[in-house]
Amino acid sequence: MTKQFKILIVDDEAEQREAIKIILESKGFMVGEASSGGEALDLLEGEFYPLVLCDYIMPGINGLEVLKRIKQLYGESIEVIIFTGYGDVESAVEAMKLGAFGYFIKGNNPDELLLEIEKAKKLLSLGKKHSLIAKKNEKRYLYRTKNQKMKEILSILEDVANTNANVLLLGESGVGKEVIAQKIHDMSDRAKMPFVAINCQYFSSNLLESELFGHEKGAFTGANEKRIGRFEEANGGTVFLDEIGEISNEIQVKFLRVLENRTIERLGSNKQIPVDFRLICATNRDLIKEVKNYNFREDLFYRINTITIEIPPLRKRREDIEDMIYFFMDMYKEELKKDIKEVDNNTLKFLLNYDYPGNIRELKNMIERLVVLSKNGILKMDNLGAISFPVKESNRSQKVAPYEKAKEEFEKEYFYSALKQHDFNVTKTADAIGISRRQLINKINEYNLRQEMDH
Ligand SMILES: Nc1ncnc2c1ncn2[C@@H]1O[C@H](COP(=O)(O)OP(=O)(O)OP(=O)(O)O)[C@@H](O)[C@H]1O
Repeated sequence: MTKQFKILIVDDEAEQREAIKIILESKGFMVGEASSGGEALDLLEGEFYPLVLCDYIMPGINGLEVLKRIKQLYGESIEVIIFTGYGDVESAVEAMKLGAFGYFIKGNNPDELLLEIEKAKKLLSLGKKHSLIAKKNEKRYLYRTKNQKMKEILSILEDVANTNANVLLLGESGVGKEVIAQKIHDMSDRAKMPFVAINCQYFSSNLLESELFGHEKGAFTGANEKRIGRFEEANGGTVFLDEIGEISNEIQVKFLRVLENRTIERLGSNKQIPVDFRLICATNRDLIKEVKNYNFREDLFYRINTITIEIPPLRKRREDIEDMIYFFMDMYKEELKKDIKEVDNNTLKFLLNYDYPGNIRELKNMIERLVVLSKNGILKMDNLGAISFPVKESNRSQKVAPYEKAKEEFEKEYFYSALKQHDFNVTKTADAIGISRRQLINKINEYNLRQEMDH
């Protein structure tokens, strides 16, 4: 099965984009569009296009800037061809000095453009160019671990990456399931193709269906244009379905069919389109229980869990917390251009002993906050807001409460004050403290905070 080559067209003129898109699609390319340089760079953050065709003159970020940013961020793993008018040839040559693969003069024979594209495609597929995206990810994530279970997981990943086995990732919210899915992709021979992540809980059932399968123009009210679904978009690469336990029964049936036949049908069409992707799913639900309760199809469950990997919560791999603290400290220090020298002793003690209900996400957010608010280059706990409760000397002589009780009291007060700080807006609070909305709602229910919120 041939993998479709993806090309991103960046042009502020919709007609121009459309004209090129028609030509490229007729040649079997999969085409994405961006109407500005900014939009293109945003798109590339989440989706991989090996080739970008970019207009030179655009309002806002011009083609040259887009080229520079792409080269800085993705180096040789993305090639750029610049479109230009006759008058701008000199600047186009300038662009080539900056690393553009080539340029195309608007109005010339489109065959010239197709020839350039074929050349770029060949170069990209030579295999000499390893994925710089994977390299970029290496810098953003810390995989080094002192924890035995995590070591085993990393070694399983190496064995699994280059197979096509479906992988099911289990673990609490924020433990890094998506990061692990991305790592599997980066280590696989699909690394140069797209990694498409979808969080199933963010979509209503109807929306999820059209998001995954795509739709034809007029398939339903509001479907004004044809849209390629995420399964098609991931062709040749990896699909990561987060919160798989949330999908409706109807989609489970359709999804099972995709896995069995390796084809999809866009909504509003009965044409079978072949798709080739590696599937990684994740959930923090107990899927076996969901199967027993008939909420999740047993046949689908056995399809998606060829390899199951359970990622431990951060509190069960405490030996990694210290390295993570310094890893995120360095990351934010660089990102925020702050001169950070050390972590204050009490703060370090607190960070090493805290339970992290929001796991790595929470630790990462805490360190970001500490770096942002740090003074004199020191990370200090006062800046942890709701969580700042230095050990009080006077408490030491008091009888210590049982752990569960103390934790309960702490959590109740913690979640209440965090909610209060954000005007009881659940989404904002969850974001700020680094846990999922669902987790926060569970805590609100667990501690009956709703009554207090209503007062
Ligand atoms: N090994 C790691 N190194 C650095 N950062 C990490 C690592 N693992 C996770 N993170 C960070 O923690 C946050 C949560 O990770 P991720 O989204 O992968 O978790 P998740 O288990 O998929 O969460 P959810 O179930 O809520 O979707 C992200 O910001 C991610 O960048």
